[in-house]
Amino acid sequence: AEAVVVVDPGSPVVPAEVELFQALPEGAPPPDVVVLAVKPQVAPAALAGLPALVGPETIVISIMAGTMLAELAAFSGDAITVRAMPNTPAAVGKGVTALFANGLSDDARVSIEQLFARTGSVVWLEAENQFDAVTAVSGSGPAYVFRFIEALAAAGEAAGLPPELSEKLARATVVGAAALAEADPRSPRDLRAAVTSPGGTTQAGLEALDADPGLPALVRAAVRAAAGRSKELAEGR
Ligand SMILES: NC(=O)C1=CN([C@@H]2O[C@H](COP(=O)(O)OP(=O)(O)OC[C@H]3O[C@@H](n4cnc5c(N)ncnc54)[C@H](O)[C@@H]3O)[C@@H](O)[C@H]2O)C=CC1
Ligand SMILES: O=C(O)[C@@H]1CCC=N1
Repeated sequence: AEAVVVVDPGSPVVPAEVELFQALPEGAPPPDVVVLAVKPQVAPAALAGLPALVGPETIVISIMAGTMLAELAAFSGDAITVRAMPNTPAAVGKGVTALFANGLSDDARVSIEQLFARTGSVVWLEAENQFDAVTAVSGSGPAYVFRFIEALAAAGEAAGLPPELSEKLARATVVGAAALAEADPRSPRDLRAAVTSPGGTTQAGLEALDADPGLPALVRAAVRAAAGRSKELAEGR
């Protein structure tokens, strides 16, 4: 891009080459791409000036959880409108972004894909209603993994390790397991089996992890709750 500007009345930290505006600039030429990243609840007030700013070639990409394309039309004037659900590992090029739009030209599709490919991998959804589940899995998912690191560190402490050592081990274990899951083509199930010696320590640990209600049931409940909240946001609650 020739220039990247951020519009935020708060005081976000932005790179030196990025210009920061307190409010949408008036009378500026139409931007190529606009990314909407405010909370859905403040969107109506924050984006009131957007239709006047964009042109028919502008691509407006919303990352707002639960805001439907039909609602975005009110904010995006003549622009091409796209919904995206990225996640925070994008900050280190390891994100995954789900995208959806109606009737995009091939050119627009390619430039949107290239934009998000800079932050990690990209998937196109088949239907907009997949966003609730996608948001619950990959949008919120990094927080579940960080929660797991916290829990593993706390459990190590409870088992007698000094806090710093336990956190170091827990963090490095999740980082290492994630890197292995990325590099090794085996399924997560097979990777798990490779750690689990019959009758050994891992098997004992996994049996406790899966005991009632068990990790799969807990994770299912978490995804159901997050997807439910995404639906509520879509209904303006
Ligand atoms: N945090 C995450 O992992 C993800 C968040 N999202 C979506 O991104 C959006 C923002 O979420 P967060 O970054 O977590 O929230 P946040 O609260 O960290 O960021 C919101 C930003 O909007 C700014 N803001 C408030 N009023 C504004 C206005 N009138 N004009 C311009 N900027 C304004 C705030 O100063 C703040 O910097 C939400 O819609 C969320 O659904 C989507 C994918 C992942
Ligand atoms: O918590 C949220 O609502 C946003 C959407 C996905 C991740 N964070």
